[in-house]
Amino acid sequence: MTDQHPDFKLELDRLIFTKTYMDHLITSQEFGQEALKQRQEDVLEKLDFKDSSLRYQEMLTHASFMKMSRDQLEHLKQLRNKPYFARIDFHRKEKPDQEIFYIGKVSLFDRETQNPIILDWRSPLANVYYEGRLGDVSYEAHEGEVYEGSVSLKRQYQIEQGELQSFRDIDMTTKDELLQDSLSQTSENRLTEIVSTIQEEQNRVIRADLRKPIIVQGAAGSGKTTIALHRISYFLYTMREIFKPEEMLILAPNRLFIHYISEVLPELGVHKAKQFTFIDFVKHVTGLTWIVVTPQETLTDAIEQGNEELWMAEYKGSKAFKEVIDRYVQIVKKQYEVDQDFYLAGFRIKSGKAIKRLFVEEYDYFPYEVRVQKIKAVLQSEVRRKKKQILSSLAAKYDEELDHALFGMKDPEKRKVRVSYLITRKEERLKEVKKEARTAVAKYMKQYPKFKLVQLYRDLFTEENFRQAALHDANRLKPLKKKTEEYLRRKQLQAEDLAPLLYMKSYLSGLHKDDQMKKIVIDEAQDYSYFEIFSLRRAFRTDLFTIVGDLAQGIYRYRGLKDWDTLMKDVFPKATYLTLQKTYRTTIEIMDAANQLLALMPEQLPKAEPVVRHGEKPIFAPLTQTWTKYVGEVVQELKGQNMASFAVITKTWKEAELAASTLAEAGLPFQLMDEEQGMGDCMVLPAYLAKGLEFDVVFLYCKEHAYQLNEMDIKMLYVAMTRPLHRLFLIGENRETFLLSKIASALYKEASLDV
Ligand SMILES: Nc1ncnc2c1ncn2[C@@H]1O[C@H](COP(=O)(O)OP(=O)(O)OP(=O)(O)O)[C@@H](O)[C@H]1O
Repeated sequence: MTDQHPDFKLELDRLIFTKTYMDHLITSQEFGQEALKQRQEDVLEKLDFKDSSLRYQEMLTHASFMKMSRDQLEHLKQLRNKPYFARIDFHRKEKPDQEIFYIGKVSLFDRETQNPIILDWRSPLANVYYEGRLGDVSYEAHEGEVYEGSVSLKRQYQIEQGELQSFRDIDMTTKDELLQDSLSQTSENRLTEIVSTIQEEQNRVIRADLRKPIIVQGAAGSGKTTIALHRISYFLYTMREIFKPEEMLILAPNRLFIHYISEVLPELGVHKAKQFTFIDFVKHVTGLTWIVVTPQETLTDAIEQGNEELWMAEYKGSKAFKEVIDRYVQIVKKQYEVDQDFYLAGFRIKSGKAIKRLFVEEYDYFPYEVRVQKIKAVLQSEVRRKKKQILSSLAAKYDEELDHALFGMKDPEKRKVRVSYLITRKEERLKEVKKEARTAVAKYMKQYPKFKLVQLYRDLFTEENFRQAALHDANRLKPLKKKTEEYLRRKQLQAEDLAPLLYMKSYLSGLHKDDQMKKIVIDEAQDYSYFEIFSLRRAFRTDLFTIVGDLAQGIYRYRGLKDWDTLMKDVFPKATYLTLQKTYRTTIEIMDAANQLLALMPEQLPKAEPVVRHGEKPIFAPLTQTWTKYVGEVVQELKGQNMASFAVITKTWKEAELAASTLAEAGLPFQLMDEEQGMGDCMVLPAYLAKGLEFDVVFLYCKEHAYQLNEMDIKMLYVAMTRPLHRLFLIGENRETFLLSKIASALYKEASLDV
């Protein structure tokens, strides 16, 4: 028992002190230092640790606090109930004594001594806690300096509502009980922060070189989403001087997923990061309002009625199509290569050659329209500079002619006419030049084309352009050209048209500065096409990408990534590549069954290793008329075991609708998923929308659209089977509906729905 532990009193005092310190801080922020002083004595009177630690008392008495922002204050208030979750006893080599550090979600420093009362989990020293070793360790400080030392104790705390429940020491042999506890809890329909139980391989991903892109292949439930969000939090902490949260972009697979992650973001201090789906993001930056046919819709069509157009979507996401667009943007670029000399009042201000060189070479880094603006600015400044010269040389020319007339012409009549003509002409001419100076640049700039993005894309599909851009593929791609033209005529786009649009925009105008993100996280990256990722990289012109995904869950294989190598070779040659093999979401029993599907996939991915948590085997139940009754009873029973979230997952949207209406008729509170509404407790949804989500209990339901032995279906089934935290039920016509002949019969049980 913790309360008999020799350190119990010490730990209790420490917690009380920390909370009191935080209360002081909160009071000083809310009511000012004066109010704090008045309360001080009163509080000190009542403190438990008064006798045991004079130091605590002193620290409180002398504490003076800096002003905090409203956000910081709110955060502090939330953290008061759980100020820290771990402690390390660390002896740094060059220091005389060992020091004790308490690790929490944010740091708290004693202003007088600069000693940390709580050490931020993202601080360099806290890395020592996550690296999983007692004894000699080293860590790298922000400045790159490496410190050596030794860790003699790692202690984890369970603190609820500000009360110390228990604590335990960890070493290499003991299991991480805090992790076990945390995993056996039921889901509240959302992701939580896991700072207290981050595992070593996950820590490596979070702290991998922040200046390099990172690609993570992680098994289902290995914490990819969670870890990617923690990496942003770590990034913002470490680079807080340079980057702002608003400059971070999280690209999520669907809007439901954005709802799902939204609650964990404030806890990690990254709620100001922008969150979009790829489609919404491209629509946002291009201002497009057209209807976009999503990959889900294309996939649904393919599943439900067979879709011969999949190859077109695939092509549009491919490297080959990127190259078509590359050629096309060169054709477009040609139209910007204006090479007319620029004149003012008959004087050549800048040669056409020089102007073209500005566009082609000097401003090569910028998008075309920006180059044009820059050329405009150059011409304007040249005009400003040269106008005076021109005016004075013109004036001089007329003055000279006047002199000639005045002093060289003998006939007074003729001289008078000539002089008067020259004076008027001089005035007129100077006026003309001044006027021309005001309009010359604008007139010259008219030679540059003005393109509307979608129109430009449309023009790609004109005979001539398409032939020039698609080269030898032009004939083969005729059906693609025809289909796309049909879509465009209807003011519709396929999701696969967005990458070329974003890519072209990056050449044409670039992104608006408010959309210029500095760090990008892509979740479920396996579903992105080559061209989508390439276009993002081109549009942001940064290498700071965190890309997480699982090829085993690549259900949009027709368009998505087939391996990570191509990405590393072509898009992110400097990327760090890491894998996450352990899975935390589900039980050993469920993962063992799901793992058998991995063997059927072409990628030859290693099996996911579930962390030790046992549960019931998956249950197969043959579908009968009474299946809803069965579901109702199971839900009832499992709710009694504190399970809170339930999902019926189908293969298709149609089947989800069918299941939802049958469940509703049976009076069960299951709701058909709605992307805008967010998550409910009991949901019905197709597998492709369940990606990334998790539920305590999952029923796979399959009536008409059985899973087939093809790659897409196997992956879809794998996604569906890896959603539950605790229990999995498979309800279908027969075992083959779920490809169970491919799963060892010892790994699942069979139930009868009629009992
Ligand atoms: N170190 C950890 N401590 C506690 N819980 C963890 C840890 N790592 C992951 N989890 C939990 O495991 C579950 C799966 O995490 P997450 O959804 O991030 O995985 P994922 O790899 O994105 O999964 P998928 O690819 O299947 O969608 C979540 O409930 C998460 O909170």
